[in-house]
Amino acid sequence: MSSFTFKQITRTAINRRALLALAGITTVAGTFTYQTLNNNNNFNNNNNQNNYSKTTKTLASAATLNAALSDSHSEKDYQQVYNAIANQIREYDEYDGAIGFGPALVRLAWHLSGTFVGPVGCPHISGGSFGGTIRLPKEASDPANNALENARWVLEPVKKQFSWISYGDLYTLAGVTAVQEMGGPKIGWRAGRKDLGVEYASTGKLPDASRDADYIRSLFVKRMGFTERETVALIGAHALGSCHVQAPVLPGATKSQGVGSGYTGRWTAAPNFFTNEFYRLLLEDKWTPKKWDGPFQYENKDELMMLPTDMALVQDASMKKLVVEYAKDQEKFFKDFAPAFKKLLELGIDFKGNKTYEFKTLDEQDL
Ligand code: HEM
Repeated sequence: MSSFTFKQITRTAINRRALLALAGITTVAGTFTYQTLNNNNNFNNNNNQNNYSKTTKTLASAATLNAALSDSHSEKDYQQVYNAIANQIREYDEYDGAIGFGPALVRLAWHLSGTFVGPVGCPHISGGSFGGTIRLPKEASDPANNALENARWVLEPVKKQFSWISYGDLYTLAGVTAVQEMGGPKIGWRAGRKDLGVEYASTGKLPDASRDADYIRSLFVKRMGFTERETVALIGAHALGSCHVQAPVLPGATKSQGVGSGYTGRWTAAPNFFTNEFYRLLLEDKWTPKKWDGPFQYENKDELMMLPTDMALVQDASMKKLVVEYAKDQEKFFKDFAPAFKKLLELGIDFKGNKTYEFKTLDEQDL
């Protein structure tokens, strides 16, 4: 297959292609330097949060969670890995009702990274993408990671081809690749993560979609160290993909191998295009509680969906301002999303001198 066929093209998506050329990336996230980790996953999301604001001020002066390996591979080598991942997305474009694997790869990178726990009132921090621990059964079987075995499945041939790459680097690079191949902004990326064992696996750290804006702040702002702007920009990734009661059927299989989150439906009509549609729909559409025997969620007349945490972004006055800004200005959304996503993929890692790479899409290489 020589070109990526998107099955769902809307006017917005086409306009977005034009805007894409304008969207730049400004990045280089601040380096977190923390004291070396004695991994400790015993923090309760709801405990110790009040102490966090005190400790955030001192984050920059503590030492490192995970120091990246100096890297013997070149930008060209990683572009080859990028291309192999992008080709897997092209190859399996019928997956999940012709959405393809792009959204699942973005979610994989986020779920690997979003387990990060800052030093909430004590020197121990944990989680994040460094150890590639979502590959391990303990972390993979966290119910929050339901259906992500499919995303890992599609990357396994790439890992076989480039056996030198760590899972943490592969899965984060897959998130970057997917965002870019679906028309999103360029995301700067750095190599150097190292696979770690099960003692570093995290569970119970990913968000519960039934909650409100204060809960979102407690995780993203207080626990992971994002600004409110970065938080709202990151959740805009819900323009992509869908929610599943059952995990999508893998290529070549006859039935689903597992369960999904229990929610159902797509957020936007073009779920394999990276756009600001999520914000526009949140503001402009009429959302009502879905009548069904599944978890509480919202739907509109076109059977698109919103989670309670998505709706929280417009129920909270200060987050709503950001939603309005991104709904009006896709270029601004792209500019804010790119460094926020890079920061997410790098939480807790000191990359030392390792360079930030920016990869070409397959289209830019005429592949
Ligand atoms: C409050 C924060 C968040 C909550 C509660 C949340 C919750 C969820 C849920 C319940 C699903 C459906 C999973 C399934 O049934 O297969 C989902 C899918 C997804 N999420 Fe999030 N999410 C959050 C933040 C994020 C962030 C920060 C990103 C990326 C930067 C992201 C990217 C995605 C993507 C791309 C999908 C679609 C996956 C697919 O189609 O397979 N989410 N999320």
